[in-house]
Amino acid sequence: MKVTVVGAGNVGATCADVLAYREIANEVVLVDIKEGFAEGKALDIWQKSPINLYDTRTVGVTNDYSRTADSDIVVITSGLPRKPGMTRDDLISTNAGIVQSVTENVIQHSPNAIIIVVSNPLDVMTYAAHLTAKLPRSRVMGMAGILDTARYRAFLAEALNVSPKDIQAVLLGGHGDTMVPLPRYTTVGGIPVTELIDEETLNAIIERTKNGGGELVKLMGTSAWYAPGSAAAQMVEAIARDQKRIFPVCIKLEGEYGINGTYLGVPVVLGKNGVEKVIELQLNEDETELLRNSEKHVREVMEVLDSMTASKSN
Ligand SMILES: NC(=O)C1=CN([C@@H]2O[C@H](COP(=O)(O)OP(=O)(O)OC[C@H]3O[C@@H](n4cnc5c(N)ncnc54)[C@H](O)[C@@H]3O)[C@@H](O)[C@H]2O)C=CC1
Ligand SMILES: O=C([O-])CC(=O)C(=O)O
Repeated sequence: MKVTVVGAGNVGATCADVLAYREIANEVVLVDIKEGFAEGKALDIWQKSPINLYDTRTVGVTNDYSRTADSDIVVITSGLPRKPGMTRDDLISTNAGIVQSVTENVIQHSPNAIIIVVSNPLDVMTYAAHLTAKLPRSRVMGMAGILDTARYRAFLAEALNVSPKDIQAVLLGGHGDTMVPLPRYTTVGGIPVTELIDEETLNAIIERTKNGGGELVKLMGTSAWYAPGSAAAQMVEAIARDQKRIFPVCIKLEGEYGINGTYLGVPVVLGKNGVEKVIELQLNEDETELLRNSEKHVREVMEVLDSMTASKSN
């Protein structure tokens, strides 16, 4: 199993580190545009192998995609993170070009790879990568739902004073303020969460989850990386080990949930073929309205990308 991680910054290096110390891949190639940066990060992770006891080889390169050839899975984290006061959508003008050129390079050397996009704005960057890669939708997906549900589960674990391991949850929609957490599908050790927590506290946790990325940007002046890098590595693991795990993943919807052509987070089965199944939940009226609202927002940003692409080709 060979995995390439493009972007050796905070998220990319964290993802590469998890892939190495958990021996999810035999080889991890880190790529960055900054001279020597990926080489340094890869060397540092390799030098940790005798301490953390793993065999995964980590290799870093500056923009040399020949070294990524025949990767099974590619994680794209290249691009700017936001700063306080910015929305994820503000990153579109810089990150779209980066994600498209990186995808072109990746596909040229690894035409059979499965691509996991992390760069923001996530849903629209997944669209950008999919347009460029021209692969079936099952092989181009975005990471956000695992991170968003992890935040939700961590906040719930704290409020209920229970282990985060025992909290199961699913979440739909775009990666942003319009995401749709689903209390009806949240359980704690098999018990519906609504039996354990009052409505006001649950609503406050949902609001905090929606602003989870922004909370960290405010605290650190840049966005999060430990949970995002680990979330991307968990998707790689599900595919690499053919685990058939169920995660919320961003994918192009083709009629599911009555939505056609929009890239949104939905629960899927992840295995060796990428997204092996999209799971359709029976939503109630309120949940359907929230999902429509999230779709509308992502659509608008997809249209911004379309007009950027059109003006470039004119
Ligand atoms: N989907 C999600 O849930 C999350 C997404 N993100 C996004 O992930 C991206 C990366 O975030 P960080 O790692 O914190 O940023 P960072 O600034 O630490 O790292 C980004 C790296 O990309 C590199 N890069 C830029 N252009 C490149 C190119 N053309 N080819 C190769 N490398 C290139 C930069 O040199 C830099 O090292 C951001 O867009 C951020 O918004 C971050 C957290 C969660
Ligand atoms: O908030 C950001 O810009 C990064 C991100 O997507 C997250 O941490 O959820």
